Amino acid sequence: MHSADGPTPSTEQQAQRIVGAGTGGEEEAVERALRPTSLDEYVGQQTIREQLGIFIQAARGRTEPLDHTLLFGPPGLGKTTLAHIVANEMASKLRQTSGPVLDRPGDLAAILTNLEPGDVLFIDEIHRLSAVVEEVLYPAMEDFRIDIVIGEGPAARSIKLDLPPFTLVGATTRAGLLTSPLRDRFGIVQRLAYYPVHELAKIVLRSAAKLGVGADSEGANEIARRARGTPRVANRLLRRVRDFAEVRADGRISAEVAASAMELLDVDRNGLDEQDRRLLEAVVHKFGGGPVGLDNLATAIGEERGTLEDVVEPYLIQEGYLMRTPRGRVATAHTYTLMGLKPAGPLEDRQPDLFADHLNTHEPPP
Ligand SMILES: Nc1ncnc2c1ncn2[C@@H]1O[C@H](COP(=O)(O)OP(=O)(O)OP(=O)(O)O)[C@@H](O)[C@H]1O
Ligand SMILES: [Mg+2]
Repeated sequence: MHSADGPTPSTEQQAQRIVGAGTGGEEEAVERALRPTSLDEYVGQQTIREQLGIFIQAARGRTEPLDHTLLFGPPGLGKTTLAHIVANEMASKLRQTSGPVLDRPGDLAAILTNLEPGDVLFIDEIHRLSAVVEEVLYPAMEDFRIDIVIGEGPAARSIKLDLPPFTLVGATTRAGLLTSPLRDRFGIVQRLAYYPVHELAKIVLRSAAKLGVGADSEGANEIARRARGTPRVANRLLRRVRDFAEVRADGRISAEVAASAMELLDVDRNGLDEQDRRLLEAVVHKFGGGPVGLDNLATAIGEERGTLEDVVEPYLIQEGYLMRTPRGRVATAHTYTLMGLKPAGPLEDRQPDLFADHLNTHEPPP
């Protein structure tokens, strides 16, 4: 399960898109400043907030660490933010690392043996842990103990070390890529969903206040509608609209100012950008509406398949512009309407794409 199917899009790649959900380096500092630090401040994700709130309160009542928690969902929805909040609410220290950084079992062992009782260890991109590193994690999660092998060949010996009780918080955009032994060791599993517009508007207003820029609710709404259900995108659009408001208007973000700014940024009314439109146009015009396999589609528009699958498609699927079927990707009636075209014939009448990748639809059905 560790063989990644195609390269994962680099964060830079994602950040080049104004509505891309990834971050660029410099953006991270701004994000930290805008990050809510308590469950109360965290907007939306009602069920998650409620459940985590109860679990945290109960664990604190028993003076035990919180159960290991897995957070999954598309980029920019607030997984890292939640990990920090868990640590805050537990009054614990957060130690942060990520799957690709942990090269060797010893790297993880060093982090684990340095934990203090009650610490929260946050492993981002946990689906990218290598198999050998992952194995160190099993007994650590289950029994707060690690078995490590020291030395090589005949001189090698295995030692067992006890660890302080801690909470592992894992985050992943690809729950489907997690091995089941790993997934099963999480007592709490939370899936983050895209945010509805009214919640994004709340996030925009909150961020605007933090950035010290005036915005009215219609202005916030204009931004929220184009934010692809993603707080990170909402915050980024807000910062660009703020620039526009300062230079071209009186500095306040009204509906009008927001709409003109978006036009200039080439983000359309539905939050779709050039990359989204290219993908949909290819499905419709080059492949007769589909079904078309992901690899063919990637080649046709000159993108990595990993980028399409992780970054471009999820929102298009969520919004009903694209379907993943076992026979390939298919454009919906919604897409045809968007393009001002008449829908193609019924799906049953179309030829399957023989190169469609049946086994590559990782995401569990919503
Ligand atoms: N529920 C929320 N309320 C307010 N702001 C939020 C919320 N969720 C996310 N944000 C904002 O969105 C930004 C991105 O969130 P975060 O970094 O937690 O996403 P992520 O899920 O970890 O993304 P990635 O998968 O790329 O690591 C944060 O800076 C935060 O300010
Ligand atoms: Mg993150």
